[in-house]
Amino acid sequence: MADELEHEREYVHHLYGRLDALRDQKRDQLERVRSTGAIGSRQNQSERDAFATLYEDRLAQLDAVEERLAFGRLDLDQDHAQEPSRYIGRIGLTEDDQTRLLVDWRAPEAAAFYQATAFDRRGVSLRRHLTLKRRDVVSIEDDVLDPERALAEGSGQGDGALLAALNARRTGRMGDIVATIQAEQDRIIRAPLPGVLVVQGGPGTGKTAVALHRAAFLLYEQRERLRRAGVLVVGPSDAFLRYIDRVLPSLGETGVVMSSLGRLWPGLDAAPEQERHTARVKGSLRMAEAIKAAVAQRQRVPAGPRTVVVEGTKLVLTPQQVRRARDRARQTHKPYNEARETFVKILVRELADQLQAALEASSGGGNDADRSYLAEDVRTSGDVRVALNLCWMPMTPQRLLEGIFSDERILQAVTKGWSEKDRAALRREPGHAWTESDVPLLDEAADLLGQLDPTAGRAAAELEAQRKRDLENAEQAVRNVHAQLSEEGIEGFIDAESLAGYNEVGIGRATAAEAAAEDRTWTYGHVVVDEAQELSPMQWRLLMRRCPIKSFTVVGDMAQADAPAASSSWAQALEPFVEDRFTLAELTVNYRTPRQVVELAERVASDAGLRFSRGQAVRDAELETALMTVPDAAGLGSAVMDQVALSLAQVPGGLCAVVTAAQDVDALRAAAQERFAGRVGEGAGDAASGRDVLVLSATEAKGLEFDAVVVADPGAVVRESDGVVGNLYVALTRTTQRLAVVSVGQDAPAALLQSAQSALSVAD
Ligand SMILES: Nc1ncnc2c1ncn2[C@@H]1O[C@H](COP(=O)(O)OP(=O)(O)OP(=O)(O)O)[C@@H](O)[C@H]1O
Repeated sequence: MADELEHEREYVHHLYGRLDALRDQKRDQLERVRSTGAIGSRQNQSERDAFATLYEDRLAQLDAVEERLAFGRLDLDQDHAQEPSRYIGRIGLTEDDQTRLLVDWRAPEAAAFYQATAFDRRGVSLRRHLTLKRRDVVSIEDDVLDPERALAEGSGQGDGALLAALNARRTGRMGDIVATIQAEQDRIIRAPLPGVLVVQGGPGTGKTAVALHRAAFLLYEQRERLRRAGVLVVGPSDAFLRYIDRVLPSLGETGVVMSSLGRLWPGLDAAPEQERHTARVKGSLRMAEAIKAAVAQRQRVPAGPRTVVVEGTKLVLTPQQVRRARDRARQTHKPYNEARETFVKILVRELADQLQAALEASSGGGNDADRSYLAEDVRTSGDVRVALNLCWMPMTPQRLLEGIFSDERILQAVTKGWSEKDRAALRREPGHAWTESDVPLLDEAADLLGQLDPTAGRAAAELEAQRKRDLENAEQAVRNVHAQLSEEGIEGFIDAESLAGYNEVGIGRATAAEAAAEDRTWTYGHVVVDEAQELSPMQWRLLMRRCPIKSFTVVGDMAQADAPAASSSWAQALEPFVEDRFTLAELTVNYRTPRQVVELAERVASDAGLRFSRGQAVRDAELETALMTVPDAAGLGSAVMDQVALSLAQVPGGLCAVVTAAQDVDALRAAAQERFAGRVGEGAGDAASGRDVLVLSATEAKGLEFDAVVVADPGAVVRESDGVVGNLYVALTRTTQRLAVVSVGQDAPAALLQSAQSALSVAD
């Protein structure tokens, strides 16, 4: 075995040597391209930019794969391949003469590394896991799949690499799992692209990990199409996105747009909705109807004729004229503000006709005033503008919603048939900050209203025309570049679209991703939604607009849903958009939580009547779960902090989170600060800077994990969720090592936990 280790060391050393050489090469090439300066035709500049972009991309990718460059080796049966061993790593590497050194984990040739089993060997006789520390191989672990070889070498299956990854201390940032993807996960990661794929699985089954690796896989496999349109990853909160934001870059993918639900309206950072009932009402599909009604309500036909004065001449606007113009404008089927242009054009023309007739009559006929001057006089008349605005007001999404929320007349008109309680949930003062549940409403309104300013429309059209010219230019440049690159033997991809964007912006890099993040109307090639069980119907509508071809990877766990407007099943959530045309995949193994904790959480869930997906834990707990009760809330803080101290001692170097009801977060954080001072951190924590004590609500803890968790006052967690135990189930399943629960008094959740634990210990 020592010889084998030495052999792998040398091989991996050689791989890093090749990586360094490629980096040097790209740096030199980039330097040379940059030093040519901005000279030559637009075409020449495009070519130069294309090379620079490509070299930069490649260099960034080569830099991103420094850690654990290679992690696996496959030995194949002789009849399956000419190559005796195939090394698997983060990227593909070849020698100058094209000899393959390392296979990208996403390539079809790497699939067997994740899929091969003793029953279905796929031509693999041995799978070897390489563990690296910096650039050195420190250990190897073999799965010998060929029975003859197993007999000869006396070795079988090993889960060492997986268990080592699962037992490692958490850092506050999610890492990639590329070296240890399991077969059921791999099948989902590599599933074909079209349509909606839903991945349902209990806590810790790797849904987030799988979703992100799938995004990386799709970007590799469908590079051309997806680089152009972009991939959007949506998560519940900024803290969650920060937790996962290193995964894709570590897989060499940086061009993905990541957004929390509160940021899906460009430029807005919306606060969470505090009132559960308001969130429920705003998330329901009835809001789409109310917004539609509010838009229609902004078009009015006056009751009688209205006189307007243009340049001293009286003109008359009749209800019939307005109705006719409105009907013709509506027939364009354009959004409200854009159809308004047609409405205005028709009436300006008609009023200009009247003006011309009046001028002709007053001057005794034969007035030669230029027709276009008259139209301009009408268009710029304050009187006319007011009269037309009263009939069809130009409107922004913000003003439309403000109208609904704070103008009682509008509110009543658009919520006919609603209960007073639901209507009251919408009322608020003008100027109130936008909340997360307003975001899909703004988006819905924007969709119906369209572009506000007609000149903005024209400017956009001009910009689009220029963009098209740049694109043609860039396409030619890319063709030239690719021809030269293939001679140089360089792998990589630059698309004309992002190159054209590069020209347009001039500074920095305008990738499709950057452009997409700032543009509400951008349509993505694929959308990944995490913690998707929380989405309201209105949020689903927004996301569907972002990807009209409906190419989605949706991951979540219905049992963990707590958002007031969440759907109760995937079928219910997706039916309005794709009916039953979605594929459901399930993950069944819990990689995070020790068996004893999984059993306790599942017992609590089932005793409380929650429907959940069973997860099979891969590890046993090494530490006992502590359940305790304090008589009243006054004793909660110190009991919880004692448990935190115990956890930090029992799981040295680990992160410990207190998970509680939102209402108790501030008080418990203050208690933590008193006891642990500078160690108290934010979000998922940051082990590197010693911020290893966190205090979070169950909602904030969703999707995160910690080495130890202290659930404080489970009763309050359940009460805050209107008696549903979904959030308690989330809180109980955040730990990788140790769980403690401190209840206040003998409430129902405390009793539930105690009876679950005693039932389990009896069964033991
Ligand atoms: N194949 C694997 N190899 C190593 N670690 C894994 C593997 N699969 C999952 N994990 C780890 O298990 C933990 C849980 O994964 P993840 O957060 O993706 O689960 P989840 O299903 O999204 O959980 P939840 O529903 O609770 O949010 C993570 O630390 C992840 O890295």
